[in-house]
Amino acid sequence: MLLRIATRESPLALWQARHVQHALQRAHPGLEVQLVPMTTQGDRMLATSLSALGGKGLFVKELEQALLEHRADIAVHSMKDVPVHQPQGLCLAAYLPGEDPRDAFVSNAYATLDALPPGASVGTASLRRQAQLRALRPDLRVGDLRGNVGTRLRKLDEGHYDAILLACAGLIRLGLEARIREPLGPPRFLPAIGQGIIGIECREDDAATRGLLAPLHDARMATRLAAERAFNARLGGACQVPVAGHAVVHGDRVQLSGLVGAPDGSQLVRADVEGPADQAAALGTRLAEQLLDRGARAILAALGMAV
Ligand SMILES: NCc1[nH]cc(CCC(=O)O)c1CC(=O)O
Repeated sequence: MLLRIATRESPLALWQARHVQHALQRAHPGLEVQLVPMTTQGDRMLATSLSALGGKGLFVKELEQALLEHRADIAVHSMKDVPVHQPQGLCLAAYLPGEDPRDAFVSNAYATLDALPPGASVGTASLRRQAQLRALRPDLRVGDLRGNVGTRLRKLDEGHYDAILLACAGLIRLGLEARIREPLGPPRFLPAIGQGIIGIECREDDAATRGLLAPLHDARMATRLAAERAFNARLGGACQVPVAGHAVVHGDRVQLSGLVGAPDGSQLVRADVEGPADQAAALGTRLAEQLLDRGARAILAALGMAV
């Protein structure tokens, strides 16, 4: 039997697709697994700001189209890039065990965020990272840095910024863990929904493929994502707004922290909830409603979003 993996062509996406390829071959000796690399709209338009383009779905749409047209059997995604609702006929069938969910402070001259001198420049295109940075260090100059992990590190090394922020997970996967000067994590700095988790999407009615994926699935990550994605869905799943959220599963309980910010970082609303793991999605919805009542509704309304 042959299984075809739709993947983006960036080094990180290819690493993740090969990681799934090897995991499938370990679980099913004799299974043939091929990569089907493709360029997405998001990759073609790296020069334009993501929020102006209308969202993160741009990195997954082409892969999903390949699944629907039977040009591939599974698509491997960074869950951070996957919108909260799947297209009709597709489903997220497996999540791999998570890598470090934290963000990484990366700099050649400074060991920590606190060590940056007043007025230093930090590169990141993520509204979520920008808003939290501004809240912690209003004095910093934050620049819009986009591109693949390698491109961003090169811009740092060329001296365009004093520091940049990236996901620890991507750096670790690419063998660049040594570039992490300081991990920035909860409760001080909240990651993106799904950060560090690789998800596998397939056709909903493809029972054979779902069977092959079952041994790769990590139920704790499914609980984490249920909480985080329900939280994001209740906030409208928008990417023009800084939204962060992180769930931690302890046995049969989940702790979920989340925040919503004004795009300019002038305001951050945050809260935490805790509850049973089998009600993770309801917990995510409840956290979103708490934040809406404490100021997030006004932040979203100012952006023309009714929730
Ligand atoms: N936005 C691109 C992206 N999507 C997922 C990751 C990291 C890997 C992960 O979160 O699993 C990255 C790179 C980054 O933010 O530094």
